[in-house]
Amino acid sequence: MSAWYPLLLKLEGRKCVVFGGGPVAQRKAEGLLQAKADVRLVSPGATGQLMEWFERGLLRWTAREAVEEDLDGAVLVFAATDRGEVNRKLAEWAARRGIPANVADDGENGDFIVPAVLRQGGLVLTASASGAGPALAARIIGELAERYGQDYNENVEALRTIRRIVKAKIADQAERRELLRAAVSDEALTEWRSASWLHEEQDRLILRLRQLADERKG
Ligand SMILES: C[C@@]1(CC(=O)O)C2=NC(=C\c3[nH]c(c(CCC(=O)O)c3CC(=O)O)Cc3[nH]c(c(CC(=O)O)c3CCC(=O)O)/C=C3\N/C(=C\2)[C@@H](CCC(=O)O)[C@]3(C)CC(=O)O)/[C@H]1CCC(=O)O
Ligand SMILES: NC(=O)c1ccc[n+]([C@@H]2O[C@H](COP(=O)([O-])OP(=O)(O)OC[C@H]3O[C@@H](n4cnc5c(N)ncnc54)[C@H](O)[C@@H]3O)[C@@H](O)[C@H]2O)c1
Repeated sequence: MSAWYPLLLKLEGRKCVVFGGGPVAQRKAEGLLQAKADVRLVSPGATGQLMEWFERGLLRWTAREAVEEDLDGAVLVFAATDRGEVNRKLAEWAARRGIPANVADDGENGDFIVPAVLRQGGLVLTASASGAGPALAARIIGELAERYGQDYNENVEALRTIRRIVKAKIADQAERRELLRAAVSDEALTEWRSASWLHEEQDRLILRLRQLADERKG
């Protein structure tokens, strides 16, 4: 089993090519669209959903079988056809060009795998069983979706503001860390949701964070 390294990629506007037009390719394309990538689909056939995204101009679709030139300028390649030999060939072409490839029917033979994902605004939770159990990864994300609901959209935005203020106002690293940790307790998160004063009253915020930090030590 490979020792996979998790990371979040910035793909906005960058060319990502998905080969295949079935449900697996659709899932990969959907994740890429959420990341605002420049999505290119290459496949003779496509699901109704992929066709709809194409018709709405959300992705480009080349309706034929894969050729090597399809990889020109790509930063990521997804080999999601139902033909093992085609997926293998795509991975070879990608390797030759130094482009990381994902191989849908043989994860271990690709450069990266795609985890199950829950997006709640800026909160991005992912789960992976390193290819051993995609269904387990999906189940865990389903459980996390119940725990981390819509509220967390607002939390993440409030935290962005709080972090900016704390970074600007508190020079001492250790104190910063203490305040920013205090800012993410359940009690604090609940409080920020109704704290419309956050932006304007920076001193009040720092004071409140100190209180919360002291309570934690308490
Ligand atoms: C997480 C998710 C993300 C996504 O695809 O976006 C994802 N698979 C999902 C679902 C899923 N896939 C499969 C089932 C049926 C049950 C089962 O077989 O277990 C289900 C469950 C279902 O459909 O509910 C079958 C399957 N999957 C792979 C193979 C081939 C192989 O084993 O190599 C086969 C057998 C095909 C065959 O039968 O031949 C391979 C991969 N699938 C991965 C990701 C990567 C590893 C992820 C990890 O473990 O971290 C990896 C290695 C490559 C990749 O695709 O990146 C998405 C859930 C999204 C969600 O719903 O939230
Ligand atoms: N990674 C995963 O999450 C996962 C999950 C289930 C299955 N799989 C594997 O992924 C494969 C794809 O699954 P699916 O359900 O989307 O399959 P599918 O049969 O629904 O779709 C395959 C697509 O590949 C296209 N295609 C065929 N030859 C092509 C070529 N030469 N160039 C470009 N496109 C080509 C077809 O037009 C079709 O749209 C399956 O065969 C299975 O092995 C992977």
